[in-house]
Amino acid sequence: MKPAPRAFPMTSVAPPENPSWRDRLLAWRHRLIASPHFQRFAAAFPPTRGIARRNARALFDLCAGFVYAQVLAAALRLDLFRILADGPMTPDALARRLDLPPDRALCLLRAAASLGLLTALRDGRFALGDLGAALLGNPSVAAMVAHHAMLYDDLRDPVALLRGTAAPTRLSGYWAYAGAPDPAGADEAAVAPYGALMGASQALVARDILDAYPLARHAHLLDVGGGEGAFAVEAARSAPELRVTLVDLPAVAARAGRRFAEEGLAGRATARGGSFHDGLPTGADVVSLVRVVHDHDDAPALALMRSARAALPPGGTLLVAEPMAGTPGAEPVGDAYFGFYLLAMGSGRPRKAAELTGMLRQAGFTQVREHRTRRPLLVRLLAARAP
Ligand SMILES: CC(C)=CCC/C(C)=C/CC/C(C)=C/C=C/C(C)=C/C=C/C=C(C)/C=C/C=C(C)/C=C/C=C(C)/C=C/CC(C)(C)O
Ligand SMILES: C[S@@+](CC[C@H](N)C(=O)[O-])C[C@H]1O[C@@H](n2cnc3c(N)ncnc32)[C@H](O)[C@@H]1O
Repeated sequence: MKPAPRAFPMTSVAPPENPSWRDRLLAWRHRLIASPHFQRFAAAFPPTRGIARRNARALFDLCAGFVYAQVLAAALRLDLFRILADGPMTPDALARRLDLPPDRALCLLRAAASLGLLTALRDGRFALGDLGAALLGNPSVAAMVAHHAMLYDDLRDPVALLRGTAAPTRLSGYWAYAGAPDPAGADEAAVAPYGALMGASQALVARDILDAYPLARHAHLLDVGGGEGAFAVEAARSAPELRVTLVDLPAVAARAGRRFAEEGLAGRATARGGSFHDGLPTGADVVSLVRVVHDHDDAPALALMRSARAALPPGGTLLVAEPMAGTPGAEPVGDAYFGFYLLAMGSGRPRKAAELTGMLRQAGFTQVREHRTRRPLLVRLLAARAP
């Protein structure tokens, strides 16, 4: 009988001719961990039992991540957390509110409780868990979870994506500027969905940036790729004397201009439409690139930093704020999530703070300094001074 094909073909690679003692030690460790015999032994042996269980759980969570994400997606679609915001409920009452058969409702409730989204009370009722309660305060996370349907479609064949042989992705169409030859030509219908998503998710980052780097010390902010103005509005509110100019693609800038007028900021906030690849207006003493640099490959990202340098007066400041690769304690956020997200989008990559610092120096900035943000997994901040 023909053997079944391996789901993950193993390629054998000849070992290096003179491995170092470190490589040999590592190879021995890996052979040991890979051995089912050792795995069984380690799971029973008291000194290694804890490590073995933690590793098994970590590997299981990697296998099951999509399932956990779909439990969250179902709970959000059914509005479960808002329903429970008023207090604990019995499974039967919840089944009626969610319009689910009682056994299916219980399946969801138990799954959500196992993930910390809900708490199963001793009397059989279900209440919000700490994570479910935190979601209530971050409604934009729900929008991101719904948006992930598109990302997961694109990740269906991750190897094709890595090899560049995948069909055009949904995310590259969603982000109308990604790899577009004429991004400035994008119309309102093309930019509105991502503009709204970015605007909503600014709630997760704007205050953290402004708390880490208060803008009251500056006179005029130029927010480059500022989207529909959510960060600019928050910046203007935080510093009542600050003037703000926002640059984005014409269709996006038009939406930002309307937002400034609605917020009563038309007197000190202006939106300018155009491509930032064609240079930046002068006059500001601080330029911000919020969640913009990681969208772009190295050459255009460096060119953008050079344009910011050219637009600033001596002593002016460039702020680069985005999630970064290699963030201690949040490595998978930058390297796995944003790494694959941007791959699916078809442009850019997450960079380490040190890489961005190197690029900023190359672009002519000095004194690059990181300002600590509250939640570095969501956004980190570099401030670079123009000499
Ligand atoms: C009260 C008592 C007694 C004890 C309390 C115990 C305690 C201290 C509990 C802590 C509770 C607490 C304050 C929790 C707070 C939780 C928070 C703030 C959670 C925030 C979660 C944020 C998430 C999950 C954010 C997700 C963001 C995503 C997925 C962003 C995606 C961004 C994308 C895709 C951006 C795309 C832009 C592009 C294209 C890359 O440029
Ligand atoms: C990921 S969004 C970030 C928006 C906003 N800074 C925020 O953090 O919510 C990237 C922004 O860059 C803008 N953008 C992309 N390419 C551009 C270009 N060539 N010229 C001007 N803006 C551009 C997009 O329209 C979008 O608003």
